[in-house]
Amino acid sequence: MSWEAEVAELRRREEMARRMGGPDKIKRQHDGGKLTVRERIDQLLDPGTFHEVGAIAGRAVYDDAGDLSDFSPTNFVFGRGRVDGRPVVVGGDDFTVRGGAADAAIWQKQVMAEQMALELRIPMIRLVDGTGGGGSVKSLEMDGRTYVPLLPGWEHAVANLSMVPVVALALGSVAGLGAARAVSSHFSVMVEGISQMFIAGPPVVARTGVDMTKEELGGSDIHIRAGAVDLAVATEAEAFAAARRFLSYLPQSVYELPARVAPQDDVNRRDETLLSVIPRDRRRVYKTREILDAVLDDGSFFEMGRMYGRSVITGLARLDGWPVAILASDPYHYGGGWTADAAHKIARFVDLAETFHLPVVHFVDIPGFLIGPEAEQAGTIRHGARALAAVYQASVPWCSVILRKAFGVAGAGHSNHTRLRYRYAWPSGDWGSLPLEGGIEAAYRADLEKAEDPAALLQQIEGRLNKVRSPFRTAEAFLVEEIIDPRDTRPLLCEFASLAAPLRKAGPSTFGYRP
Ligand SMILES: CC(=O)SCCNC(=O)CCNC(=O)[C@H](O)C(C)(C)COP(=O)(O)OP(=O)(O)OC[C@H]1O[C@@H](n2cnc3c(N)ncnc32)[C@H](O)[C@@H]1OP(=O)(O)O
Repeated sequence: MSWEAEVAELRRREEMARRMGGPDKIKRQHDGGKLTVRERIDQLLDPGTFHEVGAIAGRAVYDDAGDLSDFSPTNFVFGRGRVDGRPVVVGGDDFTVRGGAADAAIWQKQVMAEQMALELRIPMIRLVDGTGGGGSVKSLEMDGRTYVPLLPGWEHAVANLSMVPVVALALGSVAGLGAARAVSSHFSVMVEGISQMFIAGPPVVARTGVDMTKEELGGSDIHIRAGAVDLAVATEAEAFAAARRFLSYLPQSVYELPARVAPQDDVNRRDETLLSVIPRDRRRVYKTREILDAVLDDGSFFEMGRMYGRSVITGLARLDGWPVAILASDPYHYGGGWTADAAHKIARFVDLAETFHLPVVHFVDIPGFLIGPEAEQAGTIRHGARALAAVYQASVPWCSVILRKAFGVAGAGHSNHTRLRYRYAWPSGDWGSLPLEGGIEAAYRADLEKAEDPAALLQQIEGRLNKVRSPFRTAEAFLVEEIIDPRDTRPLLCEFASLAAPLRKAGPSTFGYRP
């Protein structure tokens, strides 16, 4: 006697599970421009690598003879697979089964997916598409009771943030717990016009007197500007590509180091445009991303969070093949000043670099924190202090390139000066506690008030001080270590990346990622 009958029953049940919510619900999914959870997993992973766990878990109906007559699979599909040959855990909501609602979920599957990533020390990829934990509404009728909310397995989801890379792709309507799962990640993506995210959806919000569509309430444009998610893309395929690309810069877990790829670009490439990219007129702006393209390995810059805290640019890149974290000022927004949003973005990004042992290269043009009533009302200094803490606690190798301004307390966040200052300044460098513009009025206030012609005196003081603000004066006193020809930036940064590589230490960081 063999076990052939049981194996056949297993295959029958697996087949029933693969039907998901049935043809109508699958059609609704496709008509809405969305893939099913199983199609998503197939497209995300290397072909043929998905090993599903708990495939036949669900709600079964038995006939009087005790035989299975109907089966509705649980609406969470998970297992192991490979991305670019490296193992990952992937877990996705099945919207075709009661909209991914909790009443059709077996929560232990989500818990185990997170636990599997944590214990196997491999990245976690969440494909979120569901109504969240709000399924208690239907369970009232189905089970005759509701529950006191708890977040099963949340401890694993949070622990993963300081242990393995976590990517969340919000691929449909994502509410409540689903939204929390989407943003409790290192990198999150939404699909424009197809995915929406909210704490509670339109029917719930309508009870507060606000009548909005899903897109108006929680479209991707809202969340990339609010900093809740990092990227919006046009298609699900682009979301999968973004997840794969993000993971390519990172180690499998904090116990490994980010891997070098075969260098594709000349280390000694000197870009002539760098000599004139910073305008001599300090009030004029320039395009930081062009500088990044000129000095980083060709095509290697992967920006994250572009639409949020826009005075700061954050992203991953490579230098001579080594993965690095890039922090850079963008003078197009608040002159590169640190707003509350920018400070929050910096803190989260530096924590990411610290957690996964990515050396940081900081391209600095910081006039200071944003000043004025708007900044005070936003609690800028509170968020700014958190950003400074992240910079000063980071133990990863750090190199700063001062492109232009470094002023005030925020300017002091250009690097951690308690460690070896690995720092270069371009000849356009300009620094101090307060910029002369406005600073003179504050420091020479009494003199200006007494003067017969305050405007003339102001001009005179300004002329006097402008003569001594040259970066060479600072270099004379060794208060800035090296002023460089901007065209030498790439060779010097590639040298930094290779000197930094052996200094990276695998293992959990004391000051790792904080959600
Ligand atoms: C603890 C927490 O997580 S609180 C979470 C709070 N959750 C919410 O606010 C979500 C409320 N629901 C919604 O806003 C909407 O249903 C959306 C935006 C999620 C989806 O809207 P639509 O795309 O128009 O889909 P629709 O409204 O038809 O719902 C899809 C399915 O989800 C189910 N569903 C939606 N919300 C819930 C809920 N709270 N409880 C149980 N099932 C739900 C629907 O019954 C439907 O099931 P079906 O496929 O079997 O017909």
